[in-house]
Amino acid sequence: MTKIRVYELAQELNVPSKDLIKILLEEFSVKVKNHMSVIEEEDAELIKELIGSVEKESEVVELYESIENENVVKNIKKEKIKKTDKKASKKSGEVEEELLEFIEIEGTISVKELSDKLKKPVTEVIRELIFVGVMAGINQEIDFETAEKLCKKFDVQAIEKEEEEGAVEEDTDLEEDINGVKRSPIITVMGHVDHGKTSLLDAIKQTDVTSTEAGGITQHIGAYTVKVNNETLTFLDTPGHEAFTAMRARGAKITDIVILVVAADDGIMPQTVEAINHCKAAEVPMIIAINKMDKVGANPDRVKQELTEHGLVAEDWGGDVICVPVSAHTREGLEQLLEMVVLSSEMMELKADPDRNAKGTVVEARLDKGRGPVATLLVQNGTLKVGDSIYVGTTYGRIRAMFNDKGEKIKEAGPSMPAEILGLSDVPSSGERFVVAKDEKTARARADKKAESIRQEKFQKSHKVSLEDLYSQIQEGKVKELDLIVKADVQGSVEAIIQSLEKLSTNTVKVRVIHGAVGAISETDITLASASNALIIGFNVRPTVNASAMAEKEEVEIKTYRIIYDALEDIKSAMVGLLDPEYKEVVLGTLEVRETYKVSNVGTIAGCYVQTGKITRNSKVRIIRQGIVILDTDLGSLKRFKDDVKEVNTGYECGVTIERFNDIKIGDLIEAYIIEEIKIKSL
Ligand SMILES: Nc1nc2c(ncn2[C@@H]2O[C@H](COP(=O)(O)OP(=O)(O)OP(=O)(O)O)[C@@H](O)[C@H]2O)c(=O)[nH]1
Repeated sequence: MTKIRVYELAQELNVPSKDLIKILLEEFSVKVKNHMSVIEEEDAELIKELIGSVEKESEVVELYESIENENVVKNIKKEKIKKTDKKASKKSGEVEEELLEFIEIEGTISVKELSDKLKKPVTEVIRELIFVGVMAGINQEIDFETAEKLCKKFDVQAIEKEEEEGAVEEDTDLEEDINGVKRSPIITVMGHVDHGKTSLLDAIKQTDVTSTEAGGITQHIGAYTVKVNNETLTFLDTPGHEAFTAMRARGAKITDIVILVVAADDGIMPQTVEAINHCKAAEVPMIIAINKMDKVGANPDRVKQELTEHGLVAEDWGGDVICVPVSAHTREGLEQLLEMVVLSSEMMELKADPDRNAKGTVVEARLDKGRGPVATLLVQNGTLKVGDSIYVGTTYGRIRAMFNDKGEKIKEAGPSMPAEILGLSDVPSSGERFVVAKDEKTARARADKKAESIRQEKFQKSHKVSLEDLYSQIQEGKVKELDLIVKADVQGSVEAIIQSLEKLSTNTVKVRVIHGAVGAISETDITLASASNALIIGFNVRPTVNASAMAEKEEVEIKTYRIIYDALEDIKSAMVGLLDPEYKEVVLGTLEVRETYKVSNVGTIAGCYVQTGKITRNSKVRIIRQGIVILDTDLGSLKRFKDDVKEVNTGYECGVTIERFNDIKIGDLIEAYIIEEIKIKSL
């Protein structure tokens, strides 16, 4: 026997739950709250032995009497008599009068609802309420405590209904519904700027005859469906890996297949590499569309060659990556591309159950002047219907109206279908999950609960990986793979660093560089790091101002180095729990150089504006030109107007000189930092 609920045991023993609760509390000291409470196996066995084995009614009564609880005995007798009476009355066709023992109340209850539950006239309930000091109208909601007092007057026990089990877990299970039926694939198009993402999406839209028919013009709702030989494909109309990864950072896994667009005349470019790495990190399969095949200079073989450098080998070159040469302009290869998408999705056996309550993800949302919050939802499982109450993060509402991607009013949307909905209380964020609740009250309660948990989360910060506590995370088995993003000033460094870092892998921890590229640390890098729980390592590069702010918000750790050896040592030490730096670098602020003046005997004075933080007289400084650190040195002087000052804060201008450096230029950034001593951790 496993655990059992009070009411189950009561049924088994043929006694009222209410009495069983009393016995459990008073005689067996088993802590139970209501009929839904769980009883441990041992206790249940003992009680069954004592009560369950007693067959005859007289013996049951005797047993209870021996427990010396008069009320219980009375109730048991009453119950037994009631049952016998019921049997008799049923036989004779008499109307049975039910004796109410308890009613369940979830949260608050209206006076009308309460009178229905109590089977008493509303007037009587209102009158009794006055006696407990509450003046309430028929539709007024009263809280549990008041309802409980009132119930006592009617000799009925009020039981506070606990939240339904499973209601919260609804949020999480978005994985394939193995018992479901086939669903359409959801596709995202990615690629380098100008390689033809938008053109290709437009060309695909035109493939669907239904959308080009009169009145059937595709509306921009963030996602749309295309019919290809009786198969429906759903496209997310937010091309680009930034949006894709931003959604993933919020925990949304929507995309089944990525079409990676590479221009045949341009080949693999930095954003193509980013897109490849974002897809790999998300473990989403890619189909390569080699676009612009109509152009002179189109060279698909060069694209395939370059793909191999990123671990992607085309099928006709012996690999498993599907490459389709296409032209968004001439529509060459388009049909074949879509066929490949259909084929791949069939192999993936994507399934969903249309008979369930819907759940899915917000694709985009906005506030419409006339219609209020408008959101495009993508149903990932179940069927979404007009009238459904849903909750999305901290927002909730009842769906007033739904539209498809052709702007037509619809009543329901099944799996993989996008729908624009009206009726939410607020504008949700894209990437947030939505779940259908049993009614609006529940939806609201869930949204409130989410808001509460967000408030709490702010106190207990989420656990992002950081070098300082890497060892303890490894020990606890939380980190088995250390994911890194590497940004450096030159390509040669990127490759060297990736190789050296990956060699640090041990039996317990695998070091994996999920993205490596040249250039400043960007917001996209932060998004990828946040979504993949990765650390960012920078060599002679710095994050942009926006990236810094975002890293702080997302709690992504950025480590910057000038020498590869230092980075390797740091990570190696962190992995074995020996990272005990004695000094720590603290960045104070950033300054933008707006003017330069040459002064004889002094050198170049940079007229600066403090963008973030502050600069102090004892700061060390780094000169950053176009995201690359060109110098790391000491501050020469710090002045406001003609006076030397100790510090200058955000929003103020100042004049600085850099120790032994006169080549400062307008547009350079100066990063001010200090080296702070920190206590050595004991091992
Ligand atoms: N010749 C030719 N030109 C194309 C083709 N596809 C796109 N182009 C052109 O390439 C340029 C960029 O196309 P877009 O579709 O805007 O590219 P994109 O990748 O969406 O660009 P962003 O949205 O800026 O990232 C446009 O001038 C298109 O007309 C093609 O198949 N053949």
